[in-house]
Amino acid sequence: MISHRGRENKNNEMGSSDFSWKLADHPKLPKGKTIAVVVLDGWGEANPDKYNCIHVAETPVMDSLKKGAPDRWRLVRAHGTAVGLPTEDDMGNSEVGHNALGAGRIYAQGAKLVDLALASGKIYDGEGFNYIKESFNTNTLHLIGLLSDGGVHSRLDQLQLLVKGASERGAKRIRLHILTDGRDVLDGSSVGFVETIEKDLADLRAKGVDAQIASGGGRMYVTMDRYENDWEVIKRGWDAQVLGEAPYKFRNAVEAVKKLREDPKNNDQYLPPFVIVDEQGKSVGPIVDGDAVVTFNFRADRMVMLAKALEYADFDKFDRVRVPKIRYAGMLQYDGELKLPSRYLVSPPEIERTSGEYLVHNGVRTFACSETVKFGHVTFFWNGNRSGYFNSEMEEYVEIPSDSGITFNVKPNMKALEIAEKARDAILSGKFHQVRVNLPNSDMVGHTGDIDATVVACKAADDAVKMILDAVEKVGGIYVVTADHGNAEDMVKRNKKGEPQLDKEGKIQILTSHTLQPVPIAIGGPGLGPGVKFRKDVPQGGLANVAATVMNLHGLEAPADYEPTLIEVVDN
Ligand SMILES: O=C(O)[C@@H](CO)OP(=O)(O)O
Ligand SMILES: [Mn+2]
Ligand SMILES: [Mn+2]
Repeated sequence: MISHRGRENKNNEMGSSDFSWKLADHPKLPKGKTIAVVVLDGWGEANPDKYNCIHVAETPVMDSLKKGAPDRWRLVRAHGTAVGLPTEDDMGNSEVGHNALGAGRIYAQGAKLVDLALASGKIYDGEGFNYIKESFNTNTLHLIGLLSDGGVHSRLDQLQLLVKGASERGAKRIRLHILTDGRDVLDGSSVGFVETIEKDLADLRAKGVDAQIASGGGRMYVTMDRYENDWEVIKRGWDAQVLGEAPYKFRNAVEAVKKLREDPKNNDQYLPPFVIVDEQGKSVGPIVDGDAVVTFNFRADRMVMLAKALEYADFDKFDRVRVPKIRYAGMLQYDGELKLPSRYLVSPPEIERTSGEYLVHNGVRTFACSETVKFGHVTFFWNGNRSGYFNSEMEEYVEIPSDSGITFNVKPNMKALEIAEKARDAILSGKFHQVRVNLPNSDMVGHTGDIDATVVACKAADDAVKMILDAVEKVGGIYVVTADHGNAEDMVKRNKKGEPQLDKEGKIQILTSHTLQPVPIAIGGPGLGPGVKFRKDVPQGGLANVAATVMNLHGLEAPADYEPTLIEVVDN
C-alpha cells in the first residue's frame, strides 16, 4: 500500500481542510461500465508518406476509429508545455506523457525544474548538494548519466552547468561516466557531444581542476535498463564506473566513441562499455570510499536500477564485488514511494491525487498491464512516479516479461498479443471497471530506426487493439484509445519545410527519437451513450485532459483542479 505521508500538508495547501477523496456523481453518465484504456506508445498523427510507418502499415482498427465517428476521434497535444516540458521544441516522452494521462494536471517536469534550480543557483543551496560537497576537499565527484541534448532523460547544458558550478564550489577532482544516446538524438551525434564536454573539461584542467571522462557506454547496453528487465545492463555499467573495469580501454573518450562505432554492429545506443586509462593502463576514475556520486539524469525510470545498486546495503541483483562508501545524490528523487535515492539535488514534481488514487477511493476496480519494458509506464508513471498499489484489493497490475538482450526490430510483435489477451480476459472477467494497457510496439521498434520492422510493429499494435475492442463489445463496455507521444509516424529527420533532410553523403537521416506530433484519442463502444462526444471548446486539449474524461466515463465528476474533460453529453 502507498503511504499517505505528507498528504495532510498538501491538502491544507490547497485550502481544503475538509478534503475528501469522494467524487461527485456525473449528472448524466452512469457508473459501473467496463472501460478499456489503451495507450499506444509512440503513436502520433502525421502527414502520410513513406516514412510514416503507421500510414504504411495495415492498421484497419485505428483507421476505422478515425474515419468512423468524427465526434469521437480527435487529436491531443503530447509534447512541450502541454506535458510540463520547458519549451514547444521539446518532444513528448513516456514519463511526462503517462504522468499527464494519470494525474490529469500539468506539472513542471524534471527538465524544467532542473533548469530553474540551475538558473537561480538554488541547486547549490539544497541539502543534496551540501551533502555531496563534503567529499570535494578530499575526494572525487563522479557524474553518471546520459550525454546528449535530447531532453528526455537529461540535457547536456545542465551537465555543463553542474560541472562548472561544482568546480566553482570546491570540486577539485571530477570524473564523468557518460552514456551515449542515439535514441533521443540522431545516431552518431555522440561524437559531437563528447567533443563538447571534453572541451569544457580541458578548460577546467587549465584552471587546475583535475577533470576527465572516466568511462562510457551506450545507454541501452550500459546502465540505462528499466523496470528490472535485465540487470546485466546495470552490471556492465557498475564494472566500468565503480570498479574501473571494461573490455575496452582507451586514452581518451572521443577516440573511444569513434573507434567503437567503426564496428557496424555498434551504434550510439549500444556502444560497449569502455574505461579511460592513464599511461600505465590504469583506469582514471573508479569510484572509491569517500567519493561523491551524482546521477545527473532527471528522468526516473532508467536510473532507478543504478540508484538501487548505489544506495542499497542489501542488494542481490548482481555481485557488486566492491561497494564503496559514497555520498550519493540523484539529480531528482526517482521514486517517491521508495524514497529513492534518499538524497537528491532538485525536488521532483509533487504529483499528488492522481486519477488512480481517486478511483480506488470511489469504488473503481482497476487492472493494468504491459510488458516489462513499459510496465512502469501504466503503473509507476501513471501513478505519479510511485511504485506499488494504492489499494491492492482494488487493483491488479500484471507484467508480461519482455524479451531481453535483443533490439526489438528483431521481434517487432513484442508481447502485444499477450498484453491484449490479458486485457481481454480482465474485461471478460467482469472483475474490473478499468482495464488499462500500454502497447509498446510502435515506440520500442521505432527507436531502432528500422522502418520495415516498425511497419510490422504498428500492425501488431493495431491487432492488439482489435482484440481489446472486441472484448469491450462483448461486455457492453467503453473504450478510450490514445497514445503518449509520437514516434513511428515519422522516421526521418526533416528540414524546416518538412522535407527529409539529407546528410553530407546525400543519405536520409533516420529519426530514432520521439516527435513533436499530436496523438489521437478515440472513444466508443456499446456502453457509451449516444449523446457522448468530444467538446469543441477545448481545441488545445492535451494528454492531461484525458484523466477527467475517463473519470466522467466511470460516472464521476473530476476534481475541480483537473484539466477539463474532453467530452460533453448532449441530449438526443
Ligand atoms: O526509451 C526511453 O527511455 C524513451 C526514449 O529515451 O522512450 P519512452 O519515453 O517512450 O519510454
Ligand atoms: Mn512512450
Ligand atoms: Mn520511446
